[in-house]
Amino acid sequence: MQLSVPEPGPDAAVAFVAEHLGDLACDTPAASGAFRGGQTAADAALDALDVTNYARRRNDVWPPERRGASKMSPWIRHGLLSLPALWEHVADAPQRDRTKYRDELAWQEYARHVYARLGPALGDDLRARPPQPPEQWDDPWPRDMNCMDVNLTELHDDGWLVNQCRMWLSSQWTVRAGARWRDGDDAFFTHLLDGSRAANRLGWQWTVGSGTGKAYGFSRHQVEKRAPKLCANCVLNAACPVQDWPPEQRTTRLDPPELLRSDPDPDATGGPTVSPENEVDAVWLTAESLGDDDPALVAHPDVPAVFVFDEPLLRRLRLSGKRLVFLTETLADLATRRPVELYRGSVPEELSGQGRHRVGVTFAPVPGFRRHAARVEPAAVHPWAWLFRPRAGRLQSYTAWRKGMPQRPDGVG
Ligand SMILES: Cc1cc2nc3c(=O)[nH]c(=O)nc-3n(C[C@H](O)[C@H](O)[C@H](O)COP(=O)(O)OP(=O)(O)OC[C@H]3O[C@@H](n4cnc5c(N)ncnc54)[C@H](O)[C@@H]3O)c2cc1C
Repeated sequence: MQLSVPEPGPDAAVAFVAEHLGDLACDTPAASGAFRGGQTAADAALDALDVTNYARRRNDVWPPERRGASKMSPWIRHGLLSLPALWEHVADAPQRDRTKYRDELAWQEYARHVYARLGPALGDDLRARPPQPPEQWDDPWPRDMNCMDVNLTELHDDGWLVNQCRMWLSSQWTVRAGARWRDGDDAFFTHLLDGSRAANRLGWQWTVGSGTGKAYGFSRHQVEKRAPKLCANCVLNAACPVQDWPPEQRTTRLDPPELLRSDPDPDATGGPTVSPENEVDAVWLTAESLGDDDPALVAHPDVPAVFVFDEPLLRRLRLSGKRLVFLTETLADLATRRPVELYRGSVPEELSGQGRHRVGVTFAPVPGFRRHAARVEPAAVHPWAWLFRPRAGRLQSYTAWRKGMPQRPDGVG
């Protein structure tokens, strides 16, 4: 079903989502209180990005003015800002901040490599079972704990959290409260504007210990250090349930999947390396790559860009309306610069239903792309903008992976 493209801006996007996609969302559609979708907003954020003091302040949580986090992640997630572009952007930053920031960009790349190679198996415990606390909590994220309440409010209103708070919430959920990490990962994924299976699952696996064998413990100590006001204003200040370290932090080791050790087909994992010259009737946009620099958009400037809101997928995921509004704002912004067509339905059916038999697309290193592409059979698949081209080597840890990559990224000119 074709949908008319809304005017740019959050109000029109909210109205669009309420009218056309509201039944697929888990809440009443609203715009994020903190982020605007679209290349225009992404470019403005990049222009203003100065990472001076990032290394010292990245983990600060409260008050928000003290935070050193760059808040680029929603645009990175949807390919509006590429990792190579950010790597270059911080070239003149103070050495310590530049190194730390580039290290975090490399973490994002590492997550993409792991997901590209493992696919849905990233949802299984990779190297250990998480700790089992002596008692399960009825509610893993009790709202009467101010450190939970404030962060859950930010997650639900803005669709974003400081990395430190993601670690608190995920550790609290599984290591302390004994809840299944996959359910917590879904609770994040529902709301995070940057929510990706790659970074979200890797983040959870890392925190709860299933990814490394060592769990991250959460206690009042971190809150006092990074956000002291939260404890001062908490009704449980004198009876804090996380006053001490979690009673059990031991994990149970597992044999890691063979694919973590090596990749029998790194070329398939990484996708094509050169752009084909084939003619196409349309560019099929995926949620992984919605930027003006999307290689397929650049290669085919004269054909419409087509985006399908994947109804079966969205019905299953039941995302927050904020995520759909962010996507809609992004597409409406793109439509101010070139023709865009929007559809709701099954991706292969909507694309073929328009008589678009020759589509161009940018490779995306996620299982959903492979699944759809097998049916769509694009006429031209363009290369993904890797920071480091995937290789066959070890992925067991970030450090092992980084050692197998060149010092200077492949994707930076
Ligand atoms: C439990 C958990 C879940 C997470 N879920 C996601 C997710 O769904 N999507 C996502 O992009 N990141 C996720 N992260 C990683 C990280 O928390 C976010 O990327 C970061 O908080 C985004 O804010 P920022 O742009 O201000 O980051 P900054 O600190 O300014 O870093 C700049 C960029 O580096 C990358 N980056 C930073 N830290 C990490 C990291 N630990 N892992 C991977 N990439 C990183 C991101 O692309 C980020 O935008 C998760 C971390 C944890 C512990």
